[in-house]
Amino acid sequence: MTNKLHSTYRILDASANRACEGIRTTEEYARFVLDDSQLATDAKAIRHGITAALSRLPPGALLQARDTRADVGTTIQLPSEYDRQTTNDVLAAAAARVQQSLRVLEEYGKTIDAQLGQQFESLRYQSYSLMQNVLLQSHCHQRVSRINEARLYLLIECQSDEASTAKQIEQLAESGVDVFQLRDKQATDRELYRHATAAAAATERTNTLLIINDRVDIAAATNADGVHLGQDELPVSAARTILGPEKLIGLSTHDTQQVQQAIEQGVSYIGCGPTFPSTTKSFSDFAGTQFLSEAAQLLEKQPVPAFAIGGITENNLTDVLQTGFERIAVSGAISKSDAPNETAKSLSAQLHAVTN
Ligand SMILES: Cc1ncc(COP(=O)(O)OP(=O)(O)O)c(N)n1
Ligand SMILES: Cc1nc(C(=O)O)sc1CCOP(=O)(O)O
Ligand SMILES: [Mg+2]
Repeated sequence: MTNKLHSTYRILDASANRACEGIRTTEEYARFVLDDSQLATDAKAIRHGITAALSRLPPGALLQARDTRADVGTTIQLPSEYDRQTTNDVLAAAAARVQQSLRVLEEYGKTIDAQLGQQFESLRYQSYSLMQNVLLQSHCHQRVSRINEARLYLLIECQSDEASTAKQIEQLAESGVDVFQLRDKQATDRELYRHATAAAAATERTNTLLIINDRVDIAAATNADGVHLGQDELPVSAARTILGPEKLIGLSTHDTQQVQQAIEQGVSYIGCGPTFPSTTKSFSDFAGTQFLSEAAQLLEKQPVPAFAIGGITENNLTDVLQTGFERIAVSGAISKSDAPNETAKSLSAQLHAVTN
């Protein structure tokens, strides 16, 4: 074997190992984090594709060329290699590793034979779409787990400018708000779009969720996590067609029949109310705590995250909690409070005290 060929085999061997490790890491994420057997199978097929491509080389050539002790690269380490806070950091690092190593396999593979290069090129494209699908599913999965874990949901309006809307979110997220809904019936489309864009960046920074009230188009056009619909707005199925599978869809419900229908329509969460007279919106009828108790019973057998809404404050929260609800959506209690951050902290603490 010439020195040049020996070096090329060493590169192919190291890169194939890196690519397979990265794909294996992705495969485990698909299997154990996403519980998605199709994505796990797709990942496995790419790993097998790499082995099949390498079988074009003389048997044992890569193993013979392997010389780990003489590999100067094994001692080069960067601090970023150890910086993995979440399973998503692991996934992002694996995706980068797979794509880089498949590119290396493709380029050096071409020097051995053109078909080998082509096989790796095709595997690189397959890995792009695998990673895209896994990342998409991972976003979706994160949203679903965040709305499940959420306890305090706040309806906000656009502030004087986008930076103020973002600042409000950042401060209140710090104080325990888990989900923000941008609900502004006065704003122009352009204003709503701009504030939603700034709000989405703020919720991303604070690991909270952003839902847009009523406007499926604004939810689709921005990085918002989803939309909240009322009974007279676009049907859930139509909103799903526009938003695709990865965004959340919330629906208002005012009686148990609507709760049952919402569950059957596959909504991501429901709002249940109005519970008490509100300072934000006027109602002629109140579903009250009786409805919350009935809804809580229904949801025990068919769990969907449900937020009690309508006139809920620190003073009547215990009445809500007694119905079995452990999540609330509020507006006035926080927005009209003299000390919004303190109120948010107190509501959040009371809600978490129930579930902990
Ligand atoms: C969480 C949550 N629940 C209920 C509502 C009310 O929605 P809707 O009935 O569409 O009324 P408007 O908010 O559009 O006036 C909500 N916004 N959020
Ligand atoms: C917008 C809205 N929808 C409700 C429903 O029951 O569907 S109650 C409500 C008002 C929520 O604000 P506050 O916390 O200030 O009462
Ligand atoms: Mg509405």
